[in-house]
Amino acid sequence: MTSAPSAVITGITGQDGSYLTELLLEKGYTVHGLVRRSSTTQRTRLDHLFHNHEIYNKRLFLHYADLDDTTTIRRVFVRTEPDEVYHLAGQSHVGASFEIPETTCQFTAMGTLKLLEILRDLNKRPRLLHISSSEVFGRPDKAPQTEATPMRPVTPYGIAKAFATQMVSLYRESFGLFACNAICYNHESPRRGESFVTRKITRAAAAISLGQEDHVTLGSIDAQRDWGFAPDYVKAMWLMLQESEADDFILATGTVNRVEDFLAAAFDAVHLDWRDYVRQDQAFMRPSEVQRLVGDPSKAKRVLGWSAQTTLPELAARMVEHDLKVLRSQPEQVASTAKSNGKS
Ligand SMILES: C[C@H]1O[C@H](OP(=O)(O)OP(=O)(O)OC[C@H]2O[C@@H](n3cnc4c(=O)[nH]c(N)nc43)[C@H](O)[C@@H]2O)[C@@H](O)[C@@H](O)C1=O
Repeated sequence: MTSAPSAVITGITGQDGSYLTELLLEKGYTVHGLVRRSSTTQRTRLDHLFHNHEIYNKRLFLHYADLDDTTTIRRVFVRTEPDEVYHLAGQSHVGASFEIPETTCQFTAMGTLKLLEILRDLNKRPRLLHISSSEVFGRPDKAPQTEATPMRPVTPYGIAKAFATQMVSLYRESFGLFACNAICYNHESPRRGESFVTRKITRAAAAISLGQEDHVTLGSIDAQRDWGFAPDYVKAMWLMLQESEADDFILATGTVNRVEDFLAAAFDAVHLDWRDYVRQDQAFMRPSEVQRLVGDPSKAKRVLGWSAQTTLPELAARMVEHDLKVLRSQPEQVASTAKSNGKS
C-alpha cells in the first residue's frame, strides 16, 4: 500500500497558499506549511482549517521558517520528506518592490536560490513548483506572451522573479531537479490582499454602496492585465507536478482588460457608476509601470488540460459580494482597514 502524498508549501498563509492547502487536503495529502514568525497574526485565510480538529496537526502542520533561514528549512525537509514542494512565498507587491528592492530580492530571488540549493542536496528530492510571474516579461515585444517570450522585466519585483525563474530552469537542466515554473498572470479572489488593485476596488465599491466611504484613490487606471480567479490557478499548479516531466507553463486567461474595466465590473455589481467615485493620486503611480500583459495559456490547455474558468465580471461580482458580506458583519474593522491601507 502506498502512503498518502505529502507536500510542503512556502507562503501557505497567502491567497494561493490557502486555496492550494484546501485542494491538497481534499486530495488526501498531508500538508506542511512554512510560516514566518511575523505572520502569526495573519492567518485568517486558514482559520477554518485550524479549527477543524480532524485536520489541524493531523494532516496540516505549520513550521516556523523564514525563507533566509536555510538551516531550519533544511530540517523541515529532512524530517517531513515531502513528495512535492510548492514555493509560493516572497514579497509579492510590485509597487512595494520599488520601496524595498533589497527585501524583495532577498526573499523572492535569493530565497528561491537557497531553497533550490537545499533540494539539490536532499537524498529524497521532492518535485518543486515555483510560482513565477508575468512581471518577468515587463515590456514584451509580443502579445500574448508564451513560455518562449524573452524576459524583459522593468520592476525590482519582475527582476527578482526573472532571476528565480531562470535559476529554477537551470537547476532542472543542470542538476536534474524536477522543478517547474508556473508563470502566473494576475489571479484574484475574495482572499486577495487589500493593497492589490482588484481587492482595493471591490472593497471600496462595497463600502461606497453601503454609505461607509465616498471614494477610492488609485494610481494608473489604463494599465492592462490578464485577470483570473486564484482557485483555478492552484489546480494548474498541482497538475504541473503530476506530469511525467518537469516543465514551465503560462497560467493565464488569455483575455486582457484595463483597470477601468475591472472598476466598471465591480461598480456594476453594486449598480453604481465608478466614474463618480474614483480619484487618482501620484502616490499610487509606480516609477516604472508595466503597461500591458496578456498570456497565451495554450500549452497549459494542450498538456495539462487546464484552462481558466472564470470571467472578469464573474470574478469582480464574486469579490464584491464577499466584501459586502464582510462589511455588513464587521463595519468598524473594515473601515479601519481602509484607513490604514496606506501607499499601495
Ligand atoms: C502577476 C503579478 O500580479 C500582481 O502584480 P500587479 O499586476 O502589479 O498587480 P496590482 O493589483 O498591484 O496592480 C495592477 C495594476 O493596477 C495599477 N493600479 C492602479 N491603482 C492602483 C492602486 O491603488 N494599487 C495597486 N496595487 N495597483 C494600482 C497598477 O499600477 C498595475 O498596473 C501581483 O500578484 C504580482 O505578485 C504578480 O506576480
